[in-house]
Order: sequence, then structure tokens, then C-alpha cells
Amino acid sequence: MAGASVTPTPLLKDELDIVIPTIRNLDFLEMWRPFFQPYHLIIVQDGDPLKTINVPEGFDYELYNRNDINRILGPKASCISFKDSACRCFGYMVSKKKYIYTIDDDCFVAKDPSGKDINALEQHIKNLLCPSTPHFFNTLYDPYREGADFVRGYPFSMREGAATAVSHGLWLNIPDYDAPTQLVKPRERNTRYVDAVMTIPKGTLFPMCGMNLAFDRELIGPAMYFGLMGDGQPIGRYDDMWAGWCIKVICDHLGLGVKTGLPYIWHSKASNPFVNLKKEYKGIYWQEEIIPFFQSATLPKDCTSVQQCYLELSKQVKEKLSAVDPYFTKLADAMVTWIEAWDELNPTGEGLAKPSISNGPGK
Ligand SMILES: O=c1ccn([C@@H]2O[C@H](COP(=O)(O)OP(=O)(O)O[C@H]3O[C@@H](CO)[C@H](O)[C@H]3O)[C@@H](O)[C@H]2O)c(=O)[nH]1
Ligand SMILES: [Mn+2]
Repeated sequence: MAGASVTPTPLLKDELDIVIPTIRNLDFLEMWRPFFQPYHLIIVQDGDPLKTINVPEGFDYELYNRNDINRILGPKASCISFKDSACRCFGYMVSKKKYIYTIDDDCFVAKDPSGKDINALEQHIKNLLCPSTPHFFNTLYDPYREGADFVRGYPFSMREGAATAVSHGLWLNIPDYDAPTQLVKPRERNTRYVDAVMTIPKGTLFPMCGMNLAFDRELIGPAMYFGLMGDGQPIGRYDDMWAGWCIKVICDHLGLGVKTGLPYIWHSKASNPFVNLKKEYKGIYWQEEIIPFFQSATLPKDCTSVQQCYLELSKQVKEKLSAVDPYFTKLADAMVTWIEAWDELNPTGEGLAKPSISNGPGK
């Protein structure tokens, strides 16, 4: 029986960091305090490093601004985006923990249909600690969930499942729509709470949103690069998408699982669709060539580590996407720089970075 007994979800408070990209004060944490207070926060301050970001009392955190990123990475800081939420991936690199949860500062605690506050972090931990089923779809959704199981016809030889690398949560209220959709449906709100967690089948890509996302840093961390976006770049709001396509190809190759569905957060604010359109428009037509590239991407058998897979992928990006736009040559090089920086900061899996602001006993 898959997951027959109901064991309490471990807190993992010393094995999980919460990464928050921000350009504003973090008052939103007040609402998350019951769920987030035990955890260490890694705050990546984007934009003007001279601006002071207020963090509510009682949270254990370290904060990195652009000066810190430049100090820590030196020339390799060029791979970390500026003036875009993509900067959050620096937090993944400097963490020392096994798990990462990343959340936007305009995402609040949602309520389930019974009116109960949703502990999104607890559900992500559940998702990550339970296997995935990428190789054979279970029609009753997550078979490891209490009250569910594998359905008739599901091969017993496949019921052990695969290790889960990524847990992709969703959003009530403001959905993560692209700018054109936002423009034609300005008042649409997501009110539909679907009580399900699904594994995204092997060989299928998906649009990964960075708003409410958790992952196993040891299984897939080096591939969670959010690309070159924002200041000085021809594209924005494809940071999480790029990472999602890369991690899915690598998870498929390494036999790891990616889940989507619960938990929900309450996304409170729609960003400006006109500003978003300016950031996204190249991505909207580029992706018609990018997706076939990722769909047909294959990795050699001797790529057994995430770093090896990622460097191989960056080679293929340079070979096959540079014809789309010279940006992809730059991006492919930045993917290599990212891995070099990752390995420099995590030679034995231990982070070496020191923040300029830290209020807790440290990471
Ligand atoms: O220049 C910036 C702008 C924002 N941030 C921080 O990033 C997140 C997301 O910002 P926001 O909620 O304003 O933007 P959304 O359009 O809702 O974000 C979604 O679209 C994707 C854009 O790439 C993103 O993955 C989704 O989350 C907030 O925490 C801002 O404070 C920033 O760091 N730099
Ligand atoms: Mn938002």
C-alpha cells in the first residue's frame, strides 16, 4: 500500500531555506509567520542596494544585495540577473541546505475550501518527500497520498516511483498569466481550488512558475538557473520558464520526478500587463522555437551529474538556438558561468558565501 499510514510531515527546519527575491519591505512575512518562523530565510534584494529592506522581527535571515553578489562572485556575478526576479537563483547557490522553497513577496496564505489556512511549505515538503510517478500516469493522481493508491493496471514493478526533485505549487486569485492573456482578461481571478498533486509525465515540458516553488537542491539545484533577464537583457519573465525547461529535460534524463498542483498560495497583485508585454514579447515568439529544442534535446548516457547535464545542455543551446538570436549565445555562456560559480561556492556541498546582513546564528 502506497503511503497507507498517516505520518506527520517533518518540519525539516534545519534542512530547508526559504529564498525570497525582493524590491520591497517584507511585511508579507507577518501572515506567514506561523509557518515560516522556524526556517532560515535567504533574502535576495534586487535593485538599489542602498535601499533598506525591512524584515519583520523574529525571523532568522541573511540578506544579499547586488553589492554582495558582486563581492562574492566577482566577474561571475554577470550570470545573475539584475532588476528581475530571476536574481532569486543566487539564493539557491549560497544556501547550504538540502531543500529550497522560493516565494514572491506578493504571495500570501490562501485558504482551502473548508476555510483553513494552507501551510504551503508543509505541502511542498510532503510532495518532495513522497516519490513521483513520471514513467506511468496514475489516474487517481498522487498514489502516495492518504486515501489514494495506485489504480488497477498500474504495474507493480513501477510502484516504488522516482525521487521527487521539484514541487510546483499554484495560485488562487491572480493567476500567472502572460501579458496578452492578462490584457484580454484583466479581471479574471482563479477561484478554482483543485485538490490534487500530479507528477508531470516523463517527456512532457511544463511552464514552471517561480512564485510558489520548492525543490531538492541536492538532486537538481545546479540546474535551477533562472537565466539572464531584466536590466540589459532583451527578455524578462522567462526566468522561471527557462529553468523549468532545463530542469525537466535533466530530471527526465536522471529519472527524477516533478510534481505540480497543491499547495496554493494567494497571489495578491497583478503586475502591469503593459510592462510585462515589453518584457515578454520576444519570448512569446522565440518559445515557438525554444520548445521544439527542449522537446528534442537528448543528453548522453555519460552525463550522470546535474552539472554534466547542464553543461551539455548549454552546449546544445549555443549550437541550436544562437540562430534564433545572439542572446542565446550569451545565455549559453552564462549557463557555464553559473555552474562554475555554483561549484566554487559549493565545492563539497557546503556554501562559502557570507552576506552583508545576517541576523541569525547563520545558515
Ligand atoms: O525587478 C524586480 C521585480 C520584482 N522582484 C521580486 O520578484 C517577485 C515577483 O515580482 P512581482 O510579483 O511584481 O511579479 P510577477 O509578475 O507577479 O512575478 C511572476 O512572474 C515571474 C516574473 O519572472 C515570476 O517568476 C513570478 O513570480 C517579487 O518578490 C518581487 O519583489 C525583483 O526581485 N526584482
Ligand atoms: Mn506577483
